[in-house]
Amino acid sequence: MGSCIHWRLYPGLEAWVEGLGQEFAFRVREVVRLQGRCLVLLAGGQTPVPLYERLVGCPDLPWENIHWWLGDERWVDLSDERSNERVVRRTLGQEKRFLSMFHSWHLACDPIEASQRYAAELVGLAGEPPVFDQVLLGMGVDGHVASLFPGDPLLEEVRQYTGVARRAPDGLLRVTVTLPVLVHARCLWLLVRGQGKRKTLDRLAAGDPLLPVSRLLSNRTFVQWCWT
Ligand SMILES: O=C1O[C@H](COP(=O)(O)O)[C@@H](O)[C@H](O)[C@H]1O
Repeated sequence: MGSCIHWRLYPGLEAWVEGLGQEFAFRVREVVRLQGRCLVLLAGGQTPVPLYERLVGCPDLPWENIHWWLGDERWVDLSDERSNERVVRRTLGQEKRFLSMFHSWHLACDPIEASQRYAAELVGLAGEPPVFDQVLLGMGVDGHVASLFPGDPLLEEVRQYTGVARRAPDGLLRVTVTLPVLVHARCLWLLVRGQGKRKTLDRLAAGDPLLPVSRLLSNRTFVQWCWT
């Protein structure tokens, strides 16, 4: 299956944050109006930080009805700067209603157990396979998405919804959702910023099968690509 990419090219960071923030908030409100709740999977990393800061200031987001999850987490203490959860707590967490609806990966001391518990929570709330209404996803220079890195056998996973990633270049263990979760999302936003990722985009356009993002795109029909 090939992907239909809706390219959204923004002239700068401000336009990127504003355009994306408005449309994401609008869609979340619509989902809540129609279904009573919205399930959102957040991206880690630095790219989405300005967007998260923008969303905190959004008065008409129906915070009580949004369940927030995180696509991946570095297996470090929450006090560690490298923790993705620490970043979302520092940004979106300024809104207290976010914290009461946020699902943390830190459910056990052991990453394998934490990953299994996260998957159970996912299935409990989002069904089997879990279906997210909105997925925000970043992309690394090496084309990784969530913590699915080039060459990791976890990329081949088709039955488990989460797993422990062992191929990150920083050597850290990660916990992450797998491709089946990303493939089934109702709406998936790829958030990419900076010329540093231009070459990755060229490799993607050339159909490089080694890029995890290529694997994702070849398995889903529609992606919103938000670039500046
Ligand atoms: O390792 C990670 O990297 C990607 C991209 O991060 P960014 O800082 O370049 O935006 C991110 O999407 C992922 O969640 C994170 O764990």
